[in-house]
Amino acid sequence: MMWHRPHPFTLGGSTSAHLKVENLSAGYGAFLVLRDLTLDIRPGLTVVLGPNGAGKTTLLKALNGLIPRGGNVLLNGEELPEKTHEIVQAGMALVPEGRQLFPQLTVAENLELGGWLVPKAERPQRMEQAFTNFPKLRERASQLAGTMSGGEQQMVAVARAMMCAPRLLMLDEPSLGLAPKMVDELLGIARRIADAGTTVLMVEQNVKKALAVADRGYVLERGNLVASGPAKLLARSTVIREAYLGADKDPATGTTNAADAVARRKKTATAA
Ligand SMILES: Nc1ncnc2c1ncn2[C@@H]1O[C@H](COP(=O)(O)OP(=O)(O)OP(=O)(O)O)[C@@H](O)[C@H]1O
Repeated sequence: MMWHRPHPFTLGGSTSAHLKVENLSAGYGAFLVLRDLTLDIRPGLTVVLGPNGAGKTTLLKALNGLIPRGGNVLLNGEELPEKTHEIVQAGMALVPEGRQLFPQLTVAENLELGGWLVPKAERPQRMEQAFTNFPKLRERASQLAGTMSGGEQQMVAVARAMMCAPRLLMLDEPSLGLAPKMVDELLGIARRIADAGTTVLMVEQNVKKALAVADRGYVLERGNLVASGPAKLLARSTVIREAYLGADKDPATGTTNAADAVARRKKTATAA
């Protein structure tokens, strides 16, 4: 396993989290996307896979208090609060889809905002830690975030979330729109954060690469769990191979278009 490998991340005393999600329901108004979803997110790196519209982002939004949820969510045995700032205080941070940085602010200012819940006296130390963990950002500390490349911006978004030293970090499609080399770098960062003791829950469309760095995975389709297990086994499973890997790879981007793959799989199943 990878945690024997040395890693450059230092996190300032945070402890890993175990998140138990039981019979979770969540959606938008009367439209329930997730019903009775049960997941066990243990220390390490867990990836949630599935086609567009499966409910992956909805899951992260519900766990981050951005939309109401039903069911039980326990963080290290304690019920997760409902409000976002209380969830952050309890030790869970989200890097949302699309990063949502402040483009007119510098890298350093974006990081400072990530530390809004950290006592003022501790912030310089957290900032120093962020720059140690992400040396590329130190060189860019005074650059406006909006002028950075997609991969660099994603790195700022991850570093910003790490400013509050979360016990559990949620990443929503960190590799979206990035060149293959940056995808590898970002997924490598997610792995190192997990190795350094922060539990990572990551939503990804880049199935093959995500399973290569993850410990465990869950596969959602239309809000339902269709497969789960150790990442290595999932990568070899028929469901994953047929729906997401192999011939379904987009030759232009090297990524797997899961939505098309599932649609094709369903067509084939109907035709048979
Ligand atoms: N704000 C919203 N209001 C109403 N419905 C929404 C809203 N956001 C998402 N949905 C719907 O909820 C369902 C699940 O969407 P969600 O974004 O969770 O999927 P996803 O698995 O993250 O897909 P993607 O990879 O496209 O982000 C979809 O049918 C979507 O249209």
